[in-house]
Amino acid sequence: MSTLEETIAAIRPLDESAIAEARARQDRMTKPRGSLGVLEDVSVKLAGLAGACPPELPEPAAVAVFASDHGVHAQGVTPWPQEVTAQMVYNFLAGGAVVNVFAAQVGARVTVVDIGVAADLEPVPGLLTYKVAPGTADMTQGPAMTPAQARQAVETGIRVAGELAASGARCLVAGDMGIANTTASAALISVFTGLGPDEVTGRGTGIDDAMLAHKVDVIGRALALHRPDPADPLGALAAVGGFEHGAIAGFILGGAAARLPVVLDGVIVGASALVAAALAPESIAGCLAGHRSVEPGHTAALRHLGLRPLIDLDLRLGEGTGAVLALPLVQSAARALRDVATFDSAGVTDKDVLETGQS
Ligand SMILES: Cc1cc2ncn([C@H]3O[C@H](COP(=O)(O)O)[C@@H](O)[C@H]3O)c2cc1C
Ligand SMILES: O=C(O)c1cccnc1
Repeated sequence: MSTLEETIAAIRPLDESAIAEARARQDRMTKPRGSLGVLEDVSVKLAGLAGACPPELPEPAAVAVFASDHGVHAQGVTPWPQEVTAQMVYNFLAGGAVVNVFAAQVGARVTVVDIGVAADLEPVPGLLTYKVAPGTADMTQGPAMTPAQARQAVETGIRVAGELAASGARCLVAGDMGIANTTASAALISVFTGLGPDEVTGRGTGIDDAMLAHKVDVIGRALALHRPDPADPLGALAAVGGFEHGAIAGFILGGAAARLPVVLDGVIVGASALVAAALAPESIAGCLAGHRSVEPGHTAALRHLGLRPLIDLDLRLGEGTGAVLALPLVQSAARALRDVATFDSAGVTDKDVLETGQS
C-alpha cells in the first residue's frame, strides 16, 4: 500500500501542452467558439489530467461509498439512530439505495467500504472491510480519532482508489454514508475556510431550528476545545473529522496520483476535499464538482476549492448521488472533444477564418 507521502509526491500539475491542444481543438470543432460553456472547461481539464488530447473517455466509472459512524452522534445532532449507517450499508449491497439506482442509470459500479461503521458487518460480497475503528470518539469530549487512525483512514482511501483503478475504472466517484457526518463535515469546513460554525452548518437529514442551533453550538464547542490548525490537515481530521472524511481525502489523492478524474459529491465529500487540498493542493486540479448541495458548508467548501458545480438540484442526500447524476455531463464533455468533427474535417465554413482571411 502506498504511503501518504509517496502518493503526494506522485501528484503532478495538469499538463499545459495537452490543455492548450484541447482549447485549440474546442475552437476548431463544428460549433460556435465557447458554445459548450463549462463543458469545454471540463474537457480541457480531462485533457490536462490525462496529458493527452483527446483524453481517454472517463468510463467505466466506479463509485466508492465510504461508510462510518461518529461519536458526536451522542450529542443529539441528528434525529436518526446510529444503526441506520449499518442498515444502509446492507441496502447499498442489495442495490436498493438511491445511489445504486442512479448508478445503474449511468452504468457505474458501486463499491461499499466499511471504514468505521460502529456495528460488526457481515462479510457480504461487494463490501470492502477496511474498518479503522467502530466509529470515531465524540469530538466534544476529546479528539475524534488518534493521529495514527487519521493516517490509516487516508491511506485506506488511497488504497481503494488504487484498487478501483487497477480493476479498470477510468473515473472515480466519491460518496459517503454516516449518520451525524454533516456535523463533522461542518466542523472541518469551518477549520479550512475560516468561516464560523453558524455560517457553514446545515440541516443535514432535515433537522428543526432547535436542533440546528444545538448542532452549531456542539461544533463551536468542539472547535474551541481543539483549536484545529488548517496547516495541519491530519491533526484537524483527527480532532473533528470522520474516518470517511479521511478515506475520501485519500481517495482524491489516490485518484490524482493515478491521473484519474474524481467526481465529487456533496458536503461530506466537499469537506474531505478540503483535507486533500490542504495535504496536496494539486490533487484538486483533476477533481470535478458534481453538484452543489443545499448544505451551506458545501457552497463554502466549493468556493474555497475554486470548483464550479455541474448541477444544482437542491439535493441533500450524499451517498455519491449528486456526483453520479453529473457523470453523463463529464462523459459527454470528453466524448465531444474526441468525436465532434472540426470545421476542416467536415467542410463547414468557420466564420472566424473568414473574418481573419486565414485558410
Ligand atoms: C435513510 C438515510 C439514507 C441516507 N443516505 C445518505 N444519508 C446522508 O445523511 C447522513 C448525514 O446526515 P445527518 O448529519 O443529519 O445525520 C449521512 O449518512 C449522509 O450520507 C442518509 C441518511 C438517512 C437517514
Ligand atoms: O450534501 C450532502 O451530501 C448531504 C446533505 C445532507 C445529508 N447528507 C448529505
